[in-house]
Amino acid sequence: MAHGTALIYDEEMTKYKLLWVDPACKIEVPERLSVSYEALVRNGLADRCVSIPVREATDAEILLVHSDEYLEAVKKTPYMTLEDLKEFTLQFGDVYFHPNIYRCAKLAAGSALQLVDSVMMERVRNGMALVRPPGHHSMRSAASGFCVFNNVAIAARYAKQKYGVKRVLIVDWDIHHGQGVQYCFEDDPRGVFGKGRIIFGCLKCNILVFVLFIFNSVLYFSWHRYEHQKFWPQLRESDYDSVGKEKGAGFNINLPWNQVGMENSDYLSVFCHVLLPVAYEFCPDLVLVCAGFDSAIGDPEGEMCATPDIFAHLTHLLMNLAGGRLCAVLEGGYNLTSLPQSVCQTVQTLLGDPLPQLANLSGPCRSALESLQCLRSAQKQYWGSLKHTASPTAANISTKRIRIAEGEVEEEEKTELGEEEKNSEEKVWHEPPKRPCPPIRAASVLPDDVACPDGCKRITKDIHPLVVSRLKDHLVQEAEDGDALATFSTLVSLVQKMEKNEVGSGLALVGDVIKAMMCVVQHVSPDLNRVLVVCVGNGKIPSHISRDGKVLVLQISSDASEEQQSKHYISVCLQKGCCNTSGFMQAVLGLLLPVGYEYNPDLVVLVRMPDSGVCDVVWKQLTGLLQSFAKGHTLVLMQEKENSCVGPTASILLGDPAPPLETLQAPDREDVDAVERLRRRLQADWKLLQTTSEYTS
Ligand SMILES: CC(O)(O)CCCCCNCCCN
Ligand SMILES: [Zn+2]
Repeated sequence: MAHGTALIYDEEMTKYKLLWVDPACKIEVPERLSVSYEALVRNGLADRCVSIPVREATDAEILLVHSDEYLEAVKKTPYMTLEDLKEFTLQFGDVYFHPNIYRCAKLAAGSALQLVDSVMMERVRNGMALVRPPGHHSMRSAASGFCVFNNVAIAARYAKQKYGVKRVLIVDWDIHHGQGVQYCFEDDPRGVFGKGRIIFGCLKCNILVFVLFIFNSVLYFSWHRYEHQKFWPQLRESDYDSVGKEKGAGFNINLPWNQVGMENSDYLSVFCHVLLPVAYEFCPDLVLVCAGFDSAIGDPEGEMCATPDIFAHLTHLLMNLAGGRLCAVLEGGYNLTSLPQSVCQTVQTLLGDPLPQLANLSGPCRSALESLQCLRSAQKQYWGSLKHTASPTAANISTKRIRIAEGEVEEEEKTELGEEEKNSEEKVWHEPPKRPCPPIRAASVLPDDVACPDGCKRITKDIHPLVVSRLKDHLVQEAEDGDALATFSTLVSLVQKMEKNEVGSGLALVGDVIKAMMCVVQHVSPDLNRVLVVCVGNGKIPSHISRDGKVLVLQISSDASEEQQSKHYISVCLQKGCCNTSGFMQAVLGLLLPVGYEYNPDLVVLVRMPDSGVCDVVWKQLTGLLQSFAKGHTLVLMQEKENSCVGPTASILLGDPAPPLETLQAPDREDVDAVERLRRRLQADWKLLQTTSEYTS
């Protein structure tokens, strides 16, 4: 298991800048890179990373994406006069050249390749490259949008060629559409078989099983400010209906933001309801991130309102893919305050530090819901997890681009205001909270004969008289069982240690998981406002514990709970319970994550019911994803006889990435329907469950 986070930076890449007046390019300044690196140093993050040297990309590597004539032309720029440079620049859009930009562009591309090497050779687990010039707009024979060589596209091709990586996921959270990446891969021959889609018609049960054999492919996901094609680069092919061509269909995913002001809730709902379900189904071997931070609040380009700590969560949600192999390469980001904060949030998560809690999330706004729904329905024929998406009715989808094209709506002037006209009100936001690592990362409460996993700290059982007396009131029959009492009071003191951040997370083998959970829930201190209880497997959970909203119970099992479902008592009934991986993951990504984010608990209790049937990799994925909440304070309760689960659970709580699931097949129809029904019913209470706009008031 690879450990460590690479950081690639060299000040040489600050040594070029705009040499003439050009309002479109003046925001792309060298300080973007230096303030980001200095913030990492100041916050003690740079020292914790493995420093990997930069190198220049070779011609051959650049030619993986760009044409020979383009490379030859760029090679001439170091020797050009100022006038020649201006002349040369004119053939491209919103980009500038400089005598040193060719060298820096080779270093930027080379940095991305160094990052791929470090991760693929397992010198590190993941990493970030702080580079200039950015890359995702540059095309085969053209520079564009401050970009000269397409750093991430070159890295994807390089990974496939040198390491035989079959499936690469590129996530582009920069606020501009990386059209250069889209062009590069949309007609990418998908390997020998292309995306072989083999359909087994099983006549007798009359169910078509779409089995996607995915070969050698690059899946590109980008969200971007679009405003119905009014925002740069104003391309028709940046809209949600560009899904990739022929065999590449389904491998290009565009989420257009048709309004500014998008917030954390909008970003998370797109991750939960589109990107993550598709990414898990795709099952990449490597994740590359076009890490642009102009999607953060305060940025003059994006004009969005998502706060820097959102990138801690976006990064974490991707770290459970591809066995944690994640390479983040800087693209945009022009606010010299939110950019370094966002870079620090990203690197701190790559290092495995606890995540910040995201406060007062609500639902996605109407415009985001429209984009979300359009995208899901445009992609549903390619992805099993989206197969049962409701198709947008004309009524509730006002894709203004279409109406503008059909002349219904008069052309509005370009939305992009000049720098001076931009709404002058300065955005303000809180500095992201500190994310201190607790002295004990993971603690365990185990029977004496069960070994404590490496890295875990065993909490010896002790009996607190105060706790015991209170326990006795509730658990009469245990009163006589000294051992149970000792275990329960030890669990309560463990949770108290979590509240004080002395302990990160805990795991315990107990005689009765439900009783243990009840005891913990009833004895958490009053200043723990909300407890999320996730129960995996069948078994009766007393519903009265969730009455006052202080506890939210979400159970995934195979027995339909006759219990009245309520806002805080959610029971997901799956055909095959926890055995069917894709059904289970659909419930986790489409229900548990959104509800968990909105509920924003201070403690998570993960209960593995006896004979849950959940398989190891899914259990580890779930445990990893639950670290998103409560600053990572998760208490895992398992039945005494399940000793074999202790090691795997501990490895995740200690920060190891969950192993990748296999490429997921489409979930069973019944499971999708069950999750969809439940989502529809609960979205009135939990707005982050919404995926269609007809429900917004
Ligand atoms: C890497 C990147 O995506 O951030 C580059 C963005 C280029 C924007 C070009 N238009 C700028 C107009 C200035 N108001
Ligand atoms: Zn950008």
